[in-house]
Amino acid sequence: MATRRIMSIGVVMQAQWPSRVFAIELDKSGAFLHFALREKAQCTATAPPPPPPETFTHDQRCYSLFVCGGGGGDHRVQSARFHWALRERLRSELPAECELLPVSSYLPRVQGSLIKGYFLKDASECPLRTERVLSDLSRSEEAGGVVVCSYHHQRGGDGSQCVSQQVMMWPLAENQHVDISKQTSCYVVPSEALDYHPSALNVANSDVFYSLEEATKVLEECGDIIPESRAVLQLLGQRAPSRHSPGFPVVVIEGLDATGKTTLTQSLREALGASLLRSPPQCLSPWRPCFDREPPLLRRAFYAVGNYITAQQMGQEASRAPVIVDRYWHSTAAYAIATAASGPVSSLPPEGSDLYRWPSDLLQPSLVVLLTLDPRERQRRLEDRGEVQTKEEQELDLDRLFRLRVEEAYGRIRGPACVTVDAGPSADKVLQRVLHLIREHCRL
Ligand SMILES: Nc1ncnc2c1ncn2[C@@H]1O[C@H](COP(=O)(O)OP(=O)(O)O)[C@@H](O)[C@H]1O
Ligand SMILES: Nc1ccn([C@@H]2O[C@H](COP(=O)(O)OP(=O)(O)O)[C@@H](O)[C@H]2O)c(=O)n1
Repeated sequence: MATRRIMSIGVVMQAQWPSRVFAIELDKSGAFLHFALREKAQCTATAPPPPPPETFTHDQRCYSLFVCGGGGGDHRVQSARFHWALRERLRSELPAECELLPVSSYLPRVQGSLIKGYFLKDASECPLRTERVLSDLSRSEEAGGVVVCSYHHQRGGDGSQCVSQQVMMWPLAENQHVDISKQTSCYVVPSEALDYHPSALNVANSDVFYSLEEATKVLEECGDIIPESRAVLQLLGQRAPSRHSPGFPVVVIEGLDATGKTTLTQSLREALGASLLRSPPQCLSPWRPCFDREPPLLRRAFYAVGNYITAQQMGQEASRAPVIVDRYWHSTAAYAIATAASGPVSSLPPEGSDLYRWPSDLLQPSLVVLLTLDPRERQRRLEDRGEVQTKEEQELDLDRLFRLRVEEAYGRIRGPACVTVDAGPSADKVLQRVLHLIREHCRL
């Protein structure tokens, strides 16, 4: 029964193939190849086969792999972990000449329709080795199995070229009668791109959670696989999340690593006689490394729940004194959205998107300050802390794009929005500027 339910996601994907768009992420700087499938049966004998998208034009053998349970549903935790682990498994088992690229399949403008997979270009001498790895994978029953398709070049008598997709392996559950024969071979045709990264279609409740209920659901679902998640839920306890407007102001300090959050929050605590909190809260520290190793679905749910625990602490502390908080929901949402996308800032969900909204059940602070810093100064501060590894130029560039996406996402979050402060001046000047903002925005 459970297997059938998982399978239905894969079957839905197949049934929708002609309407789905496939987006191969060619590199991390945001270059995509979009294609769609056209059923061969629908192409008349007179029409020439469609010209193939560029990436298929060379001699390499190409394959796509999709985990069957790759949508939402009851088994999303297993399929997210299987998909996550698959990358390492493929990297270690496939010949070194195989290039592995992320591929997404989605229905344009349909929220939650995205299914993630891998696209494989095999330039090795021995195709059989690759096919053996794929065949072993398709027998794996974890998360409902893996659908594997291969892509073939054809040259017509008139010199025209086309590419067709063929289903190599489609794991079917017992008692399922799905006729895949009609759709085993389709033409690959270029397709229009989305205006933003396709990950935006699945951000809600996979990368960003907009209520405590949605975040705890994920941790409840992984209780058997990751016992640590039970401990996290216990800490959350039975208390309802704090939503009341607290007596004293609650001020959140946000910013990229090494922008000076720790320095500023400690000075603010002293200057205001405030309580200092952080998200994730100290009590979650023992489990943070465990969730940092997990796929985004679980990792983000952990940080989301952390915010609600911090909110409970805020509610209590703010009845006694002002509260300063090192990171909160802005960090959770901005990093999650910026990591789900790749490439330039334009690949983020558009400004004004519902994805930037504040969860309605999460305590809102009185003020959120975003520390920004010139990238070279930030680099210098990281170096002073001994944290900069020697990075290749390309990695530095990707790092720059990521930083830009995080900062832009920070700025797009609404309810409350953040007030930007340049953290370049001396620590004391930054402190004075923020104290001034607090007096301006909050009752003290
Ligand atoms: N305004 C400032 N000017 C110069 N150096 C600073 C300033 N604020 C913080 N630093 C230094 O920069 C480094 C990073 O600061 P830190 O407060 O640890 O950042 P974060 O908590 O945001 O990672 C530390 O070595 C700190 O002493
Ligand atoms: N409230 C928070 C805080 C951190 N995070 C995550 O934690 C990471 C930042 O952690 P970090 O180790 O750089 O932060 P610090 O603890 O050094 O301030 C980001 O990747 C965020 O995804 C979060 O999601 N929500």
